[in-house]
Formats: sequence, C-alpha cells, structure tokens
Amino acid sequence: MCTLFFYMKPYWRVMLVVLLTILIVTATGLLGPWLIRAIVGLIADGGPGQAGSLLWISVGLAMVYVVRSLGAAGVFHYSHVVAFQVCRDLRDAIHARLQTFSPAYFSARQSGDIVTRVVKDTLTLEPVIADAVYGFVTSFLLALGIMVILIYLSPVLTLLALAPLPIAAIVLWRLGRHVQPAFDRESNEEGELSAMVQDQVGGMRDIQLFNREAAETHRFIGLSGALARSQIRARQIMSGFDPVVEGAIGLSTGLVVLVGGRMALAGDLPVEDLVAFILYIVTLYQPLYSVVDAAENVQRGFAALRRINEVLEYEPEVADPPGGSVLSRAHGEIVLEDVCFGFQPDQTVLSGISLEIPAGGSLALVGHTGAGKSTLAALIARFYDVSTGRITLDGHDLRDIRLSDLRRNISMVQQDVFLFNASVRDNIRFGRPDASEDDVMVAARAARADEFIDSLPEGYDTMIGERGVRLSGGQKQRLSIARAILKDAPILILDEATAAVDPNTETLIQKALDELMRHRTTVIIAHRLSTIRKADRIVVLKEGRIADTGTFADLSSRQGEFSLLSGAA
Ligand SMILES: Nc1ncnc2c1ncn2[C@@H]1O[C@H](COP(=O)(O)OP(=O)(O)OP(=O)(O)O)[C@@H](O)[C@H]1O
Repeated sequence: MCTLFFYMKPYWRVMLVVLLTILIVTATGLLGPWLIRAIVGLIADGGPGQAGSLLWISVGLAMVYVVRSLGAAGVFHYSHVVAFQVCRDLRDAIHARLQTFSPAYFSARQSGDIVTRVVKDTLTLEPVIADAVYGFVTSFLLALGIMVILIYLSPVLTLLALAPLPIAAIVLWRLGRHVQPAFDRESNEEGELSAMVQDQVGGMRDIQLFNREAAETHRFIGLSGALARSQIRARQIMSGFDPVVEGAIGLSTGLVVLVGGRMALAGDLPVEDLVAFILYIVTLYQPLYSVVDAAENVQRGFAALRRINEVLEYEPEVADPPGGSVLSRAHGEIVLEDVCFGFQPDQTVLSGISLEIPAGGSLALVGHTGAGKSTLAALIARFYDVSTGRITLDGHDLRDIRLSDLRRNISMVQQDVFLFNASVRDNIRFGRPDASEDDVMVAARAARADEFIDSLPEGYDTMIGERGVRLSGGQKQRLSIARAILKDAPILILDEATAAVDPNTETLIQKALDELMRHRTTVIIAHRLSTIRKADRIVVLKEGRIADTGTFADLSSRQGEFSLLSGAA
C-alpha cells in the first residue's frame, strides 16, 4: 500500500480536484433526500399556498441531480487520469529496475511471468486507484453525513437502522479473508500461463519437430483449467457479498418501517421524516455496496501489488558500488586472483583461478563443454560476482567500478547471439547509437557482413524479426561481430564468436578479428583450436580449474589436456 501512495504523491493536485469534486457529489447526495423530505412535508401540510414552494423545491431537486451527475463525471475523469499515470509510473519503475538485475535473476524466473508483472499487474491497479480509493473516500464521507442527519431525525430509529451493520461488516470481513488467497493464486496462475505460452511460442519448431503438439496442448489446457477454477472460486466467495449487503438493507428498512411507521401513526414522527429516513438508509448502505464492489478490485490489486513489490524490492546480486570509481577508457589489464565461483552457494563451477592478461594481450580459454569457460567470461563482464578471490581491471576491483563504466569498456560476441526486432542498421548501432552511417558500414565490412546486408530486400533498413529470426545463424553472428567492432571497446570477449559460420567465412572474419584484437585485451573462447592459434596465451580449463597453460606451440608439444582437446577437435 505504501508503494501505491508513494506513486500517487506526485499527482496530489489532481487528487485534490477529485477530492473537492467528491465533496460536491457527497453534499448533493445528502441534499437529494432532504429536498424530497421537504416536498413530502409540503404535501402533508396541504393548502393552496404550497404550489409555488413545490415548484421551487422541484427545480432545486433537479439542479441537485444535475450538479451531482456533473460532479460524478468529473470524479470519473480525473480519477482515471491519476490512475493511468500512476500505473504508467509503476510500469516504468519496474521496467527500469529490471535493467539493473544480473542474469541470475532472469535465469531463475520465467520470462512470461516477468512480462505479466510489467504489463498486466501494473494495470490491475488502475481500478483500485480510480474506483476503489475514491470510492472509499466518497463512501466514508457520505456515511458520515447520513449518520449525522439520521441522528438529527431520530436517534432511536438510527440505532435500529444501524443494528444489522456490524453483523454485515463481520460477515464481509470473514468472507474477504478467503478472497485474498484466491486472488493471489489467480494472479500467480496468470503469470504461469503467460510464461508457458511464451515458452511454447519460442519453442514451436521443436514442439512440431518432436510431435509434441498434443502433449503441449494438454499441458496448456491443464493450467488454463486451473486458472479458470481459481477465477471461479474467487468469484464464488465474492458472490456471498451481495446477499449480505442486500439482507442488511432489507432488515434495516423493515425494522425502520415497522417501528418508524408505528411512531408516525402515533404522531411521534412526522411522515416526511419517516420517508427521508428510509431514503437515507438505502443511501447509507449504498457505500457498503460500493465497498463490496471495490473489494474485488482491491483484492486483485493487492495480489498484483505484492508481485510488483517483489520486483521493486529485489536486491540485485550485482549492484553499483556506492560512490564507485569512475573509469573512462581502460588500458585493459585484467587480473584474476584465486577466483572461485558457483551459481548457487553449494555449487563450484570455477575454483582457484589465477590469471593475468596484460593490457592489449590475448588469452584463449579452451576446455571440454561445461568446463566453465563462458562462466569465466561472464565474471569478467561482472554479470555475476565472484564467490571468493577477486578480479581487477587496471588494478581496480571490478566491484569498485561503476557498472556502466565497466560495460562500456567491454565488447562481447556471444555464441547465443541476441538481436532485436529492429533494422539491421539499428542492431549494429546498438552499442553506439550516435555512430554515423559510414561507421556502421565500415564495421559491417570488417565483420564481412556487408555482402549479405546488401542482398537483403531493404539493405540496412531491413527489419530482421524477433531475435533476428529472418537471418541465418552465421548472418546473425556477423551482425553481432559488426556491433562489437563498432562499439570499439578496449576489451573484447569472443565466446565462440565464429562457431556458426562456414570455414571460408570464418577465415575472412578471423582476419577482421585479428585486426580488431591487435589493440585490445582479448579473451577468446573457442572449441575449434585453429581459431586460437595466435593467442598470446592459452588456458586449458578442466572442471572449473586450470589444467594447463602456455602458448599454442608449448601446449601442442606436451601430452597434456590440450592434446586431448586437439585430438577431439
Ligand atoms: N545460469 C546457470 N545456473 C546454474 N548453473 C549454470 C548456469 N550457467 C552455467 N551453469 C553451469 O556451469 C557450468 C559451466 O558452464 P559454462 O557455460 O561456463 O561452460 P562452458 O565451458 O562455457 O561450456 P560450453 O563449451 O558448452 O559453452 C556447467 O556445469 C553449467 O551447467
């Protein structure tokens, strides 16, 4: 709830307008039955002189309802103005927060669930802010005003009229306690369903290739059915609310008519006061009605807010150091001192790694699959923090350098290339949005990507589809190399950068990469040992430890782990 108020605060002026309008709506709501009371009084008194007064009160009554409806329109409009803006701010905040999380956060969660939190959960709060918050304020003010009037009209009848209220409130509260877990379950299942659809859409080729359509449909139907059951269960509990309120109104009105009617017959209560009393009781229970109506939104809103807060309050494993040192362009000396790391506390992926890569030097990491090569590269880019030991860049512990400065100094070409659903040009420009058209073309040429780009229907303007689906694996890899070339960072990490291209193209790209590596500190990960021949130093990793190290010539002449890998290559 605090989160909600925090995000509503900037809109206090508009909220003040809404509050003033609510006062108008409340005042006119109280005035309506009062004028009807006056009309009944006039009629009861009778006599020829009453016709003029009747006209004026009728006009007044009509005016009251016109003003009330205009006020209600104002409340509706401005409350939604606030609500949608608060939702937008929350959405922006949660999205901005996600940008600061390390890969550990994303690998532990389903992307569809994260999308649901950003897009859907934030919108679930809209009716809470627009209707519920103002609904509660209006209801409270209206109830307060009516109580004053009722006591003024007849304290005894007021007591009778209010008798069912505590019972109704207790029953509603007890029902409400069951609704919240039902809505929590519903929200979580919605997230799971989105995640499943996202997963299935991404993996549709494999689903079809392995003939898993029926099984996946069955899985979907299972979760979809569970969601429907949760939704029905929550509404089933909610359906108990209406009869409670209706029952309370009925009981209250019945008691007032019985006792108030006898009082009127005995001449102890003017008939117009009895009429007004009955009208006010219905109006008094009306707020209870809107509270009940709003309750569903509020319960759903709370469930959504909990999921939003989980993201907003999540402490990223890798964070900017407070007052971290500023690093403009690094020389590129990287040192690993007795580094150990595991993705989970009880897991060891790398242990006892000590390495030095001088500025401008190149280091190749080789080893069997799963040896920890990509993990080591990820530690240098500080996607994760080391468990023990430390990594330094130009003598600074990575944890002391501002993340944006560190990442600005690193270009990475990864095995699993990620491209955005944008034009070829924008994808190459991703790391340097201000790059000129010429710079983009020079980078594309250096990565041997220019030829295939020119053959695309719209050249550099061609949209490449989600994750670059309209390109081949080798084309994607060349675009990602062009992107790294354009970024022009002093540290280059090539993680199987040429694995997806044919041998001829690989030779061409290798030339471009050799050129690129010349002035940069480079970490190369490759299974094809031919690509690391020129590295200053090669480190052989085995089960997360350094098994051997030396130049290509050194290692080739020894009968160690490297020769086993060469044999495999
Ligand atoms: N996000 C993760 N969470 C948990 N364990 C992981 C994660 N990523 C990798 N691992 C594990 O860490 C180990 C090292 O993986 P890594 O990707 O570094 O190996 P690699 O040497 O680069 O392999 P390859 O040559 O196949 O790319 C593996 O056992 C892998 O299962």
